[in-house]
Amino acid sequence: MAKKYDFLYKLLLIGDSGVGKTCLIIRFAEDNFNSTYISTIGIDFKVKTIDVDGKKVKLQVWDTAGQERFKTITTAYYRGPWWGIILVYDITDEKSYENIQNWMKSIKENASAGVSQMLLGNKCDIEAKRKVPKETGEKLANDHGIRFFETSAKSSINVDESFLALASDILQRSSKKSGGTGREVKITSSTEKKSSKCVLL
Ligand SMILES: Nc1nc2c(ncn2[C@@H]2O[C@H](COP(=O)(O)OP(=O)(O)OP(=O)(O)O)[C@@H](O)[C@H]2O)c(=O)[nH]1
Repeated sequence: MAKKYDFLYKLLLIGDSGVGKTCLIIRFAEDNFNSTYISTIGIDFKVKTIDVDGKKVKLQVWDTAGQERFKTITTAYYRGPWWGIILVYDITDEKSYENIQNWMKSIKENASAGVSQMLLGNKCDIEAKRKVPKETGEKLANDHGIRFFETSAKSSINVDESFLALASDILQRSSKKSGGTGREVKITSSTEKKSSKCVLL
């Protein structure tokens, strides 16, 4: 039987409780949104296979609990075989932005050095309640040399774009590592969707 993908990249989402990590993953993997808030317990993942410049890239996107009481569990996961870590804050919640510094520190202390990172300012559909200017998020990302997007899981703004941009960075990085050209990649379509859940208590 033919292999269904060329590359498998594991991505991890982290950020404060309630910033929209689960919703971003559901929007990306299932193109769906539910406004009912059920806080994540432990960690779970969804997968989606996307086409990146003719290569089938399977993204396994892991969701972590933002609540402080699950910190020991989620921190333990940083040491996993991640290709990318996505930091998320809520543009209407200043505290969630300030905490990004702590999440970054935690990555530095626990994750492997070469992991690609990306910063997302979520809930950009609620402009009236904005507390964190776009430029502030942009500057933080620039200072750390990582990508930045403002997203909305609810209105489907920049969700696919951000995941695809990260996948494209990782593909370029891995092709450079293996002696490839590191060429510009074009993202065209998405295919496979699947989800799984693994709860740790
Ligand atoms: N307006 C708006 N609401 C959103 C958006 N994304 C998520 N929400 C809402 O924010 C709340 C929290 O979303 P979750 O995705 O569960 O947040 P989380 O970061 O996974 O939270 P934890 O599991 O506790 O870490 C829910 O009520 C969502 O409906 C968005 O883009 N816009």
